[in-house]
Amino acid sequence: MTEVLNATTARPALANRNALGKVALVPTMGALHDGHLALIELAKRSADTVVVSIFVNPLQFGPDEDYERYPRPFDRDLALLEQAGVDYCLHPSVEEMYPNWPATTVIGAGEAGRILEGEFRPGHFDGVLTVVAKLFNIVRPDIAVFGEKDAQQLALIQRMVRELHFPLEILPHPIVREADGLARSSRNAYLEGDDRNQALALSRALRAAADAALDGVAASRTAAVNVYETAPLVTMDYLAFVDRATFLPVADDFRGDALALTAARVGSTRLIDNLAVTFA
Ligand SMILES: Nc1ncnc2c1ncn2[C@@H]1O[C@H](COP(=O)(O)OP(=O)(O)OP(=O)(O)O)[C@@H](O)[C@H]1O
Ligand SMILES: CC(C)(CO)[C@@H](O)C(=O)[O-]
Ligand code: BAL
Repeated sequence: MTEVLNATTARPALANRNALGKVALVPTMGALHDGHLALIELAKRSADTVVVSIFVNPLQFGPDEDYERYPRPFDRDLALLEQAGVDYCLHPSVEEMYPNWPATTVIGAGEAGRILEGEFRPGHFDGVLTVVAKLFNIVRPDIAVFGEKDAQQLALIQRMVRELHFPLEILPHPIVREADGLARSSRNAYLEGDDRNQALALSRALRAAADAALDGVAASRTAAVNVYETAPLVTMDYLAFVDRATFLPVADDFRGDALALTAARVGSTRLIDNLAVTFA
């Protein structure tokens, strides 16, 4: 039985740490898919008690983004959590999380928070870090699981945990993909008709970049951009290579392990993806 909690009932329900043992939190925005379920399985293997939060966080959406349209199939999500054997679902309301709209926020400072997603979604990571810090304080988990699909988010959360001394461990989970390579995402539900097929441009562009990496950064970029040019319904927002340690873009003569990241719009749907790339 999955017990549904809000931000107020979570405190007493999660108070008895001896009874709960090791607690893992899996933060989500709901509309659960196999990617989320894989994170939940990792949480179950790593802890005694699993809490999954479902909260579509208004603070991380820009004014022209899909906050209103974002799918909220709560009954279906709860049934999936029950099936997965999740102990608690934290499902707070916006009023409870932001009674006065926040006066206190966590700022995703530093260049790594302003580039890529931070450039295309100004303020996005301030919203993410603020809500994640709140969720950590409400649940007080020993472990929190995040997906590598949102690689920049993961890197900034790891940094926040380190720099603000949150007493917990972040467990990353690799990207879960459809059979044809498309990274699973709640927003894939928006893709209709030809959009679904053309959305493969993201994973194929990253694959092409990785395959061309022996010839260096510029060759990889060209290979990826060439793939995008075969998909007329897709508009690339960025294709970048970052150093895995600093999350900052690599120079053209970079040698070693990097992460290729991309974001693109397929019609009105915005998707992201990433892949490890080694420049020899
Ligand atoms: N395909 C995936 N593989 C691994 N982790 C994933 C995948 N999709 C989502 N996650 C992770 O699940 C957590 C919750 O993400 P979220 O609820 O935003 O789902 P999403 O599918 O990424 O949705 P969206 O379409 O809004 O980006 C995040 O840590 C995210 O990285
Ligand atoms: C971490 C998160 C749940 C914060 O709202 C969200 O950004 C997400 O689903 O990746
Ligand atoms: N998966 C990251 C949440 C967002 O796109 O706002």
